[in-house]
Amino acid sequence: MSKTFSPELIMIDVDGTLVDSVPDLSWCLDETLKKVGLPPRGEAAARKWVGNGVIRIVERGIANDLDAPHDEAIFKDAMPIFRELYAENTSKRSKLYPGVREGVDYLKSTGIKIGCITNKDEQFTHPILKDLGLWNDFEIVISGDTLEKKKPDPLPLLHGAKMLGVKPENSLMLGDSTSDVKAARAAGFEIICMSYGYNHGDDIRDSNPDAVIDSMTELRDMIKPR
Ligand SMILES: O=C(O)COP(=O)(O)O
Ligand SMILES: [Mg+2]
Repeated sequence: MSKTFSPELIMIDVDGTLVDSVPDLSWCLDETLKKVGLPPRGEAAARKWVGNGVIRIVERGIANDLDAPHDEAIFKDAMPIFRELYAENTSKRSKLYPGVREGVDYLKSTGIKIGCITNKDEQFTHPILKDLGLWNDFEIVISGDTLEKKKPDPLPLLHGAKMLGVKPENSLMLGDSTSDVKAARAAGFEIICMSYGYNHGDDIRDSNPDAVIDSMTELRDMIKPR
């Protein structure tokens, strides 16, 4: 028997959890890099660079590395180009992962409150959720620039719980990356991760979430209303 959870609130991550957003992010990053005289890095590289917001993915693309320093002058030119391209391409190539619609519908049927939490900026989060048919499913949407801090800081999770009147210890996060695990632990939330997400190329099991699942359809057996 797998472990079961009975939270009153579930905060759900976007990139790598609900949405495979890399095809659009990677296309925009490569087009941006070409415009500033750098080579495209390809989708496999971009897949490792998602998860810390749009600024970091552009910086990483310029540096062609997850952590190495980037050229600041190139970044200043590149960032507005990326923003303009991504505004037009938030959901042209991005798709919900299999099982997401069923998983969200199941959670809604339990009466558990559900919110959305992402490090993606609001200007991109709102259209992606609308375009992929998830906009009306959440009681709250917290983006990377909604508050002064983003994941792995616990602030967005704590804010979500407070706004919805639920204690952090009765709350759970559904995510895909080590930032999600860190934010959840610091906030006092339980954390379940998707095995298929991004997590910078590392296995999310190494971050010791409370559970790892391959599809949101598994939530039916795992999440039980109180
Ligand atoms: O890196 C981003 O822009 C967003 O990533 P997240 O939805 O997984 O937080
Ligand atoms: Mg994610």
